[in-house]
Amino acid sequence: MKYGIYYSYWEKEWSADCLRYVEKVAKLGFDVLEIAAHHVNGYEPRHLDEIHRCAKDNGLILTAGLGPSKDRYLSSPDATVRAAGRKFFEETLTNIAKLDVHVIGGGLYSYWPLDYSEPVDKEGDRARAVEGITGIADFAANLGIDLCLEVLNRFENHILNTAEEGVAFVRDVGKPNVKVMLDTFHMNIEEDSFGGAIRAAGPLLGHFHTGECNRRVPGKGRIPWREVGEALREIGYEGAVVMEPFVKMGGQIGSDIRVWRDLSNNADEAQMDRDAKDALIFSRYMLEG
Ligand SMILES: O=C(CO)[C@H](O)[C@H](O)[C@H](O)CO
Ligand SMILES: [Mn+2]
Repeated sequence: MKYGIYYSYWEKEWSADCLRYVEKVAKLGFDVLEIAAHHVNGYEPRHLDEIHRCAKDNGLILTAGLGPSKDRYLSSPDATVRAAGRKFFEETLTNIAKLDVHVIGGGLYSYWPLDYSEPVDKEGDRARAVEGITGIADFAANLGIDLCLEVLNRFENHILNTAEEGVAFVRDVGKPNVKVMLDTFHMNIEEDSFGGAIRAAGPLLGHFHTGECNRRVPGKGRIPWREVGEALREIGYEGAVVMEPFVKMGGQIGSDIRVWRDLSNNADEAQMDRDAKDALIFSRYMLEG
């Protein structure tokens, strides 16, 4: 397994420039840096080259995370929004391919976070989501990219809340580069068993996020990491384990993630770095067995 971190740990905005995290994260000992794909289309070609080169020089693998926005996503009941979603995905996939990204994960099948002030049509949204993901899968495959559909908790989305629902969805799509993605934070809310959920995903598991129940770094909470590690090893998972901690308030990230208190013990950047490094050592120790 490869170990990574989402740079949103240090940031308040998804649009933050990921370049400054490439060297930092490599130096902390990570194999993988996850970058937000939300704004990659706004990067100049020169900047994409620079990020790509810097990742290569630092021996770092890049993965991408995405929560599509409500005005352009693949399963909207509105055909104009679906078309804008398709265009956005084509551009985004093309740009992340330039960074040698082979995995994109998140609620790709919907928009995020969901607006529950509107009526929920789970059946209709799911059917359109299967169609939308199926429609973009070959485009991603031609760029060598896996689409990893993140199973989210009920407060963030309604289509995929459990590993079982993720597996059924991925089977309905039936494309080899469309996979299930799990996240221990969401699993803690929705799954009866951590190990059971990972085993249910089995060979379809394409990407994995980690975080404690309150999204602090792994090792500072009560997720059963041994059980998680045993199950990941049992299914022969060889993908990335990317920690996705959120500990600071503010900005679009703080608002989307609903961070309303400081969970970092007022850590400065140096302390945040040490916490990330400790969490990496802890994760390797607990998950590798
Ligand atoms: O777990 C998540 C949201 O709660 C997601 O992984 C990301 O934060 C989202 O897709 C944005 O990249
Ligand atoms: Mn996640």
